[in-house]
Amino acid sequence: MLLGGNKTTRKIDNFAINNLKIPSIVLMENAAISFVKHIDENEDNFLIICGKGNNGGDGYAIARQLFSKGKNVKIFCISNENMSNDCMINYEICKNMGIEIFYKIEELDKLFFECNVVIEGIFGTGLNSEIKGIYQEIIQKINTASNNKKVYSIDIPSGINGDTGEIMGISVKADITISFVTYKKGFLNSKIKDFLGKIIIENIGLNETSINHLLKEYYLTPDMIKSFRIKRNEDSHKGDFGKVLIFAGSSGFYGAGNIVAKSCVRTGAGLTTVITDKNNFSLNVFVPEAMSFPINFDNINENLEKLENEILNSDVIAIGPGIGKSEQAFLIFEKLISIKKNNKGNTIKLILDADALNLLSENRKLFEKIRNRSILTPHLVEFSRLTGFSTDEINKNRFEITKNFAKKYEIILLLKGKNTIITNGEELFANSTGNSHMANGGMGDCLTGIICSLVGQKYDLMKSAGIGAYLHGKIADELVKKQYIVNASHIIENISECILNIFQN
Ligand SMILES: NC(=O)C1=CN([C@@H]2O[C@H](COP(=O)(O)OP(=O)(O)OC[C@H]3O[C@@H](n4cnc5c(N)ncnc54)[C@H](OP(=O)(O)O)[C@@H]3O)[C@@H](O)[C@H]2O)[C@@H](O)CC1
Ligand SMILES: Nc1ncnc2c1ncn2[C@@H]1O[C@H](COP(=O)(O)OP(=O)(O)O)[C@@H](O)[C@H]1O
Ligand SMILES: [K+]
Repeated sequence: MLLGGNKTTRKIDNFAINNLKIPSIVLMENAAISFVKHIDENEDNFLIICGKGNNGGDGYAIARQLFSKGKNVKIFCISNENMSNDCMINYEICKNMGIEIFYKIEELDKLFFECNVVIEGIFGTGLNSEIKGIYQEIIQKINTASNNKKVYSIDIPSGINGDTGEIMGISVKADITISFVTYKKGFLNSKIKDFLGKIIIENIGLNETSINHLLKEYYLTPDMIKSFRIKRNEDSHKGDFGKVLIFAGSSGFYGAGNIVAKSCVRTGAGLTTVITDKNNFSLNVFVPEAMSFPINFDNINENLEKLENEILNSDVIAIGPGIGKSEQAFLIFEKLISIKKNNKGNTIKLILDADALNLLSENRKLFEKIRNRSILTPHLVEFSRLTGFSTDEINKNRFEITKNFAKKYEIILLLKGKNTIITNGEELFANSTGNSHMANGGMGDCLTGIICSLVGQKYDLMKSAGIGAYLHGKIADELVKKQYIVNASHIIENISECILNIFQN
């Protein structure tokens, strides 16, 4: 599903009008028809509150549609001065059709009392400043009425900034928001969840393929993930699904390595090898399918030559969870990223997480070695270390900062958290799955294991990160229906079933 904001809405609008030659009034009509599909047939008494822009125009068109179905419809017109063209056209039609239109704010309380459903089209993507005066008063009244009326917002709850989700002074609290064409970036702002209600994205007669060259940002949906699937050939063998090398875990943190390895194995990688301390015997017990490459941490140099063969033999290397920031960890990390091509002549892909990111932050010249082949998976604090931006600055400007960083270093960036963002600097995915019940240690390690496994199975880096984040969160979303806390071990045991559900349903 396309992800957009205020500017992108105008861009799509202009393209549809000027290139596809769809008259704007037709787009408005399509919007109204798709909106009305979601209204409960049993509802009878509607109050539609309209502003003077195209969001108000949608409101008048929706009023006509409901009126033509025989519904009892009243309109509150906030202003009929300086209306947009299409708003004016629909306003005039409503008047000509004899729909009752009210203008005085003193009449509003009675109108609320008489209706069962409020539909508001005050502001959409055109809101451009703080809401004051009569607009503020009307929104306050809608929110008071909403205690016992169903409130539908057209496109965006009036008062929410479509780009940032900021509340511009005051906002309507909707029960249902029916938005057009794109999932608005502002909806990802977790602070406004209660204002959005249920979100539905509707079509206005534009096929996604005819407009998707205009924007490269997506809100991940099950259909998208399914479309990424690479089918397994009947005659394929384990060599076709990737040789994955993992450097994760160290004394006191062996669990991290075990979780990465088990997630990788369960996601379907062909062969998984873990570089681990020669004294760590837990791997074989926890993940018998994985192999180990034992390291003598007391004398790193004795391992580095043999390690070179292991690197040359691998398709993808995941580095970071639980390795610490010791000199030994650094030497192995440096060695692992020093060879770009494997024995087959293919580029060795890298997934860098946790301590690998911290080591990178402190040794920035290493960025040269990871260009064009890496996914970095920081959480907010790790990303703050990598960029020098504060966590507040990142939160306020996630899209721009992640894209600029990915472009600058030519890597795929996956910024973890609510609505994880994945970007290569041009294309961007915002994840739609995941919840706070999965916020506990080991979760990120599990994600690293899933992603490196997908890269091994020849999914490209963006898609591996996208499928991985979606799958990881989706499993947690399913599990919280029957349990309160979701740990990495719970995710691991459900990976395979969830992949089947996503790819085959
Ligand atoms: N392709 C699509 O997706 C389609 C989009 N469509 C619909 O169009 C909507 C966008 O319409 P839009 O551009 O006319 O802007 P809209 O939200 O009505 O607001 C602008 C009006 O509000 C005013 N105003 C702004 N801020 C204000 C404030 N703080 N306080 C007071 N006034 C303020 C502003 O006045 P101005 O500042 O210009 O004087 C202007 O009059 C979109 O959300 C969707 O519903 C559909 O028709 C189908 C096709
Ligand atoms: N509130 C939340 N909503 C959605 N996903 C979340 C939430 N909290 C945590 N997660 C997910 O859980 C994982 C936590 O990763 P991370 O912080 O690296 O954990 P750890 O380092 O302990 O393994 C990330 O994939 C993140 O997106
Ligand atoms: K609105």
